[in-house]
Amino acid sequence: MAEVLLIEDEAVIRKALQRLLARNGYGVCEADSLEQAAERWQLDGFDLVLADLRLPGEPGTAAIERTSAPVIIMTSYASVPSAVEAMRQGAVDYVAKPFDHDELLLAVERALKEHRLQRQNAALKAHVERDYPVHGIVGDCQPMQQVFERIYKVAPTDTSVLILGESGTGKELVARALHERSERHEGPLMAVNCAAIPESLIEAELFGHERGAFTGAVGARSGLVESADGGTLFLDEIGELPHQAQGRLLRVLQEGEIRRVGSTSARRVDIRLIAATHRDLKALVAAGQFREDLFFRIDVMEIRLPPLRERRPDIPELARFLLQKTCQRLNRAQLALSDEAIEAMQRYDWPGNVREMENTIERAVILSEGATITPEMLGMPAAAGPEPPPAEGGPEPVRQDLSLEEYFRQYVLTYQDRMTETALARGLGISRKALWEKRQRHGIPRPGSGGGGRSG
Ligand SMILES: Nc1ncnc2c1ncn2[C@@H]1O[C@H](COP(=O)(O)OP(=O)(O)OP(=O)(O)O)[C@@H](O)[C@H]1O
Repeated sequence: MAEVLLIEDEAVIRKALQRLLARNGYGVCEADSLEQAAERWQLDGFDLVLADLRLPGEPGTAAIERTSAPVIIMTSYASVPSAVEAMRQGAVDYVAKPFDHDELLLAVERALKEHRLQRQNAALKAHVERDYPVHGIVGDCQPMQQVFERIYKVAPTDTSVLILGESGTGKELVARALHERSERHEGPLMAVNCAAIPESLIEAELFGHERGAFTGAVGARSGLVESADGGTLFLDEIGELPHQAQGRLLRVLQEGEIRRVGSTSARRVDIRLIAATHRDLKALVAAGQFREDLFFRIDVMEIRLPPLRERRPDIPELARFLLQKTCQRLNRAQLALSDEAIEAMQRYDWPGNVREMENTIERAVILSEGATITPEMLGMPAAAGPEPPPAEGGPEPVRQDLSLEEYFRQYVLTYQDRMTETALARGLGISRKALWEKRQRHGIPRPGSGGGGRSG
């Protein structure tokens, strides 16, 4: 039963309200002023406070600060503007006198329901944060604990951060976590992959350009660095930044100023830089390919992400997390990973790291027809499994980083001469019927239907 504190100085109205609420299953405590209520009870101990705006002594709105329960303010018609003011101060609702009983009960019900939901959400959020110390980053092993610790410490500062790690280890995820936990979290996060922009365009893309600054530049345009003003600039693969662009970036970091390509004047920008690379920047400096002064500017704080093969104990948890995420994204019922699948994943070296695992799981989810994902569906050998990859001397196992369609094609073409249709289908984690359909769709007929493969 929800407990309501009713604060109303007019005895007739208070009694009528008390009866109405009690009839509808609420427990009610009454007071004629805030002072009296505070003397008698802990204001925090109620599920809801229903207070008149005009009371002897403090107004009803003063209750808002003294309780974590939702507060509904009651007011007469004449003072609707002050009711609006009450909402601004944090009341969850207001009801105008004289009351319509149904309306009042509806307001009470709604306030209680919303408060319950808020509390549930807060509990859920706390649970998620407890499970994964930094939102959305799974990892319990010692090296990942160190990563989380660094994130906590460095995120709230304005220090430049250099994230190091092989491709697919989660560098962008860490950059996002740093931004979200910084004072700049309400500002933009601009993520730029320096390796993905052609060298001839990168300066203009990053720093903007003036009208006619180079062939093809029709109008003036601001760059990505300017768009990050007030927020965070994440430069992925910073080792790929051409020399001239390195100079411009240094100026932004040193002087807080940006000069567009083709412009003589500078504009002020306020950015925090997070950079990432899978390359050895010190070696690039030694080889004269990366400016030493820029290196020292960005290498203030390092966060090193270990490759997945060095955090094998985290693989089961990570695989389940990615499977759940993928099923949700693809609108599929939740699937499970068999014990053998988990073991196979723990044995594998994951050269493409977490991204490769994510792709492998996504492919298995799309191909799967049952509720459990087996090692074969992941394209991995079970410990003692008879299925591919085949015996020594046979063809190379099919690569894991292919698109779904290409993986199917390669798998079938690689193994169809040495495997029955049943074994092929099992290896792909699909039924024989689905294999036949896919063969039709992808234009890879069974060798038996025109060639000499085995049937099964
Ligand atoms: N510890 C982790 N927990 C959960 N998901 C992860 C984790 N690490 C990486 N991922 C996921 O793996 C994918 C690849 O991560 P991300 O893009 O951050 O890697 P990256 O190191 O920036 O890769 P690249 O260097 O190739 O750009 C993303 O979808 C990311 O959400």
